[in-house]
Amino acid sequence: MSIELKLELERGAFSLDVELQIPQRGVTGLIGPSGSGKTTILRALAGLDRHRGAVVRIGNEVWQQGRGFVQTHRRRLGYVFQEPGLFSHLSVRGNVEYGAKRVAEGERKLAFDEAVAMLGVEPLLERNVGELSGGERQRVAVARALASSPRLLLLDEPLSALDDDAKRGILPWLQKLHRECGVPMVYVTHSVPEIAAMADHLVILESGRVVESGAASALLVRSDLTLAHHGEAAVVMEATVSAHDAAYGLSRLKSPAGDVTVVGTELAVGQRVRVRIAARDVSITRERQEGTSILNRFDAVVRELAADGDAQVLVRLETDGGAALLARITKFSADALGLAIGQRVVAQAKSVSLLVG
Ligand SMILES: Nc1ncnc2c1ncn2[C@@H]1O[C@H](COP(=O)(O)OP(=O)(O)OP(=O)(O)O)[C@@H](O)[C@H]1O
Repeated sequence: MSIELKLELERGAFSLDVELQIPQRGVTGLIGPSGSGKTTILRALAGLDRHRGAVVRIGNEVWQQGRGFVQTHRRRLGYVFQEPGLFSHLSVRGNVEYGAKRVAEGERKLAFDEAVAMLGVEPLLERNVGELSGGERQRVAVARALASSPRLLLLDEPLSALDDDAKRGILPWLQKLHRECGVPMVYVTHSVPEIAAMADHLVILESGRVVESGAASALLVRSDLTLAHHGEAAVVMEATVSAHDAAYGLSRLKSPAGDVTVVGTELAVGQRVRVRIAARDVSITRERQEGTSILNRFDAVVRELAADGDAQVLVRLETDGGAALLARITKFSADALGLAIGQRVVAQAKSVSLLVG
């Protein structure tokens, strides 16, 4: 099942011409520079703007085609904007209840309590909206959207108005949502780390056109796209906690790249998580080195070498487990190692972060 959008429009110097087909599950990240048309696409999906000739379908439901147009309030959407837009005269409870009341009881898929628990807003329920931090407000906004049992959740740069600390605070909640709620989401952002943390599928936009659309894991490592050259470029993969080493406070995980060790033992054995390995944290050696403090090492083959600025090289590796890894190293080191396509090497990851905890 998929979500489809066909949209062509002109607005002065800006023109948009897109034909999208995205999965009706998981998170689709919509990324592109300012003015590339991301919000325009979300608004068309939501039915907030009615563009002539547009087609919007979700699964086997038609939201817009020809003269047919389903009004926004009948599309059963959750929409979360940059600014949370909560009702300031209502408490947190009142705001989330408002979301729940938007849907008839028979159609309610997510109970009020579930929406509240999923975003961890129980302790805030009796507070006034004015007494919340920016991050808390945004969590309440997502809980309110979720309480309306949406068929689709649209998130338009939900973290962009927050400072870095608040962003770090809310991302784990959004990831939990991603894992547990089962509502498809379209997530607009400029941020590569947010995309890496959240998206299963990715649509890259530029000047009103789709540059690429596909699995996030594949697009994040494509050296011909700008994402891989971003300072925060990273690969993200699913992993399962396989064992704890209580004596050293470590957990071992099975990932497509091979076994991974992370600090902390809070995660239950068997739990599925996502791990992120940043390109700048991966170094390359020709052989397995003894006497290193680095715990995570993967046997791999060099698949691609691409210039990354004047002094650096982006190396795409394929581990023996079949997973892609990115390493950003200096040109100097690449030459010193004599790196070539097809060469067997060892990738050492200085740090592996857990995205879902
Ligand atoms: N109501 C409007 N009237 C005229 N032009 C508009 C209107 N809304 C947006 N635009 C123009 O349409 C283009 C796409 O805007 P859109 O908001 O979709 O971009 P965006 O990718 O979401 O940008 P940002 O990341 O800055 O939010 C821009 O050139 C913008 O100036």
